[in-house]
Amino acid sequence: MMETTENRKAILQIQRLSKHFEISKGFVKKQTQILKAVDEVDLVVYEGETLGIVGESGCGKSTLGNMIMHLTESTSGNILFEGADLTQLSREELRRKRKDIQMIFQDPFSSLNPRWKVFDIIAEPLRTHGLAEGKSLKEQVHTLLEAVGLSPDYANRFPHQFSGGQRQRVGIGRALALKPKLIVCDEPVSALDVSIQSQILNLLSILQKRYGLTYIFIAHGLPAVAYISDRIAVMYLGKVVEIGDKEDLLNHPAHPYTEGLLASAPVTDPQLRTKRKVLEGETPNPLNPPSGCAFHTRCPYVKDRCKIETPALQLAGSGRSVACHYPLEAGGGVLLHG
Ligand SMILES: Nc1ncnc2c1ncn2[C@@H]1O[C@H](COP(=O)(O)OP(=O)(O)OP(=O)(O)O)[C@@H](O)[C@H]1O
Repeated sequence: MMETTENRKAILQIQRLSKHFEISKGFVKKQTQILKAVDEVDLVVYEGETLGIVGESGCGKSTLGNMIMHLTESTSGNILFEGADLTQLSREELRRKRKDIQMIFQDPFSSLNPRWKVFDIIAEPLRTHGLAEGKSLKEQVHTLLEAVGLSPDYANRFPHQFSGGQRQRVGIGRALALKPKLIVCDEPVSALDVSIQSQILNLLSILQKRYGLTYIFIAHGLPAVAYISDRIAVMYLGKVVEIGDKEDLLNHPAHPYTEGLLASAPVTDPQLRTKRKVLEGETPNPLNPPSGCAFHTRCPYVKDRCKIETPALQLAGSGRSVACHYPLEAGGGVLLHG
């Protein structure tokens, strides 16, 4: 694993990663347009941490997660997991590495056979990799059910017999089966009631400590991300616009988009929140993104330069990077530069 300047071990390094979808338009005269779902994203994930990824629907969060999982092929860029570039590995090498990276979905069973019992759902990864059978398989499934707070008796039930929270526990048990190092959690609590959400978030925290897991936690809402993350990356139209340590970023957003997300999310001091400028307008069409800074059409602090020049993600203090020509000062709402 790579040592970083901050002396934390990077488990995953995403370098200039892009996914461009070709969209066909028109019946008579076919035209192809390019949709930049993820556009030259750089990210580092450190061992043992939870990196939250937040942004409105369509900003590219799931596409990023799917590329890390190799469910979606990247257009360009690199994904280094423990130093090995996942985009360059052979099928067999990838299969072996893939064991170490698992995913938890919003609906854990959408891609599975509804006639499978919970036992088969959790056992399947172990069977596929030839890691257990017979008594040992049964024991491992029971241990996994207990780890996620479910009785081993539930192994013989079907997913439809469970509540949303219990189903997600089964999904987590399945993701843990291969003893992964990194889990990509894609909106794992978005479909659940708030009280159930906190139970699942607590479970994820307990499991992280017990098994030394690293999480990438993707959500469109800030509260869950704010609860579980150590660091947060904010995405807008396929790009990371701000990244930083959780407390620092939530209390002192530097990007006007982060400020806008925070203005409508009950995650920080209410007094601080009222001073923040709320998000106005809709996300632009990703097929025709605004020139310069893609956020400029909604930015309350927009200046001429923002309409022309695309800001790069640059270091803006300890552990903080921001892609804005005029980052906000601590507390939000005040421009650092005139
Ligand atoms: N297979 C695909 N073909 C074409 N466009 C796609 C495809 N998958 C995603 N997109 C587009 O890429 C952009 C990013 O989508 P993505 O699902 O990654 O966003 P997201 O932030 O996860 O949103 P949500 O929270 O709604 O899932 C969107 O504009 C989406 O319409």
